[in-house]
Amino acid sequence: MTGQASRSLRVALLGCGVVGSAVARLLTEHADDMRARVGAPLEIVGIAVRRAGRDRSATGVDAALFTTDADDLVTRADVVVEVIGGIEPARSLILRAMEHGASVVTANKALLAEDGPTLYAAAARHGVDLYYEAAVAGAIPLLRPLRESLAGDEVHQVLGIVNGTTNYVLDKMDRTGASFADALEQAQALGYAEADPTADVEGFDAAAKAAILASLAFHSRVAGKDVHREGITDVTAADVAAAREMDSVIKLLAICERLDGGISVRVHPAMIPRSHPLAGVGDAYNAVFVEADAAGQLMFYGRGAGGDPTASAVLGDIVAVAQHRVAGGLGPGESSYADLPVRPMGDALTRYHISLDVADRPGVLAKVASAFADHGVSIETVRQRLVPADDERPESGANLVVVTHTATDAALSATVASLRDLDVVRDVTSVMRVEGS
Ligand SMILES: NC(=O)c1ccc[n+]([C@@H]2O[C@H](COP(=O)([O-])OP(=O)(O)OC[C@H]3O[C@@H](n4cnc5c(N)ncnc54)[C@H](O)[C@@H]3O)[C@@H](O)[C@H]2O)c1
Ligand SMILES: N[C@@H](CCO)C(=O)O
Ligand code: NA
Repeated sequence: MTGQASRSLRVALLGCGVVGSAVARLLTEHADDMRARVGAPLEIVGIAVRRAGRDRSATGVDAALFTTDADDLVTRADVVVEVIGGIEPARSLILRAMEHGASVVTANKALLAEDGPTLYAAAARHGVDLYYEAAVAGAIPLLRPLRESLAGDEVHQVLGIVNGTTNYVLDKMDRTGASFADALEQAQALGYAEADPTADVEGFDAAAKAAILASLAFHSRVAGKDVHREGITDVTAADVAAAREMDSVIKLLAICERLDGGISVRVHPAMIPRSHPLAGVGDAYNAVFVEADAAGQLMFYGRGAGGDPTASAVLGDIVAVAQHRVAGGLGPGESSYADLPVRPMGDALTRYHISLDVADRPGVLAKVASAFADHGVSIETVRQRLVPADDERPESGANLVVVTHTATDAALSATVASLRDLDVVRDVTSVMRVEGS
């Protein structure tokens, strides 16, 4: 492919939704700069859509370029940009594009987390590039730093907020007292949420991103199904109130870290102190910490969702793979040589914040404390507040808030199960992991 600077590079776009329409518009608006940066003009040869005949004039693209025949389109391009989403037909179209010699740029974390190795293998077989910066943390340059800039270092931990929708929802709930449903509706209207918001609120989107991050950071194969996943649908008003009392906020975190010769990869809500840099990440912003052996701590922050921010990352990838076409050569392929095993969630090291309604009787604290001791869990702080009797509860009681030291998740969750069984515990009102302190 070397020496083709004079001929234009054919770009095919699959999908013209939130991201696709922004890519089409920006490619058109910045055509001259793109040509200068790539060393050849980029020519949009077609945009595959599901339904023909819609008004897509805002993209500035010639209406004749829209087609419903994606199978044909992928055979006549040098660069195929997949922004349909989902597993099929995205996977088949990407594989067909590669078979026909096209490099692929995709924003599809669901597909990469489910079947990334198949895509990498096809890219290697056909001598084409596979780039996907937009798949994790939208506009934020994060995958290229992991894949290239940190390729000589040893990453210990990747920790961050990688789902804009849930961050928007949790932030709105914390700051304005909005209900979960209202905040989610606003996130959808702004184009942050996936078509089916289950993927966002149940943590599937963040888990897919965690799988991609862990694979790159630890040179191993981690699939979405390997990631321990808890979403935000069980985060209650009591949890939010408990976090407030601790001067903390609740965030949905993706955590990838080395653990006992393997790795821990997990997504779950956690309390973090308001003083922690991640606590100040509001709206649909994403932020990711990376800790590496020689580099130390790095932090990446920016827009993780939305049409234009995501399109920015897609365009950067288009320029990269197009430059390779012009100059010859390829970007990095899959690196999974370390083959580190993913440890079960029970082995993960974390801390719990537990809020309990207990009876106000002698010996209650001792029984509660022994439930922790029985599982080898050390208590960091205990706070007790009396709850006077009222119409609903004729007996007075106490609210106990216990924050533990670090222990395995298995020991901590077994402790919570034991607490629920204690006769002196009337209710376990909130259980939340504590990170970042
Ligand atoms: N929206 C974001 O903020 C964001 C951010 C990062 C990554 N992504 C990823 O980008 C991809 C696209 O997301 P989106 O938000 O633009 O979704 P979207 O639902 O707005 O757009 C997808 C488009 O693909 C079209 N489509 C579906 N099947 C098709 C087919 N067979 N042929 C042609 N077109 C077809 C749909 O009609 C729709 O217009 C997904 O993989 C998503 O995970 C989105
Ligand atoms: N739905 C995703 C889009 C970006 O991947 C989010 O809210 O972060
Ligand atoms: Na990114």
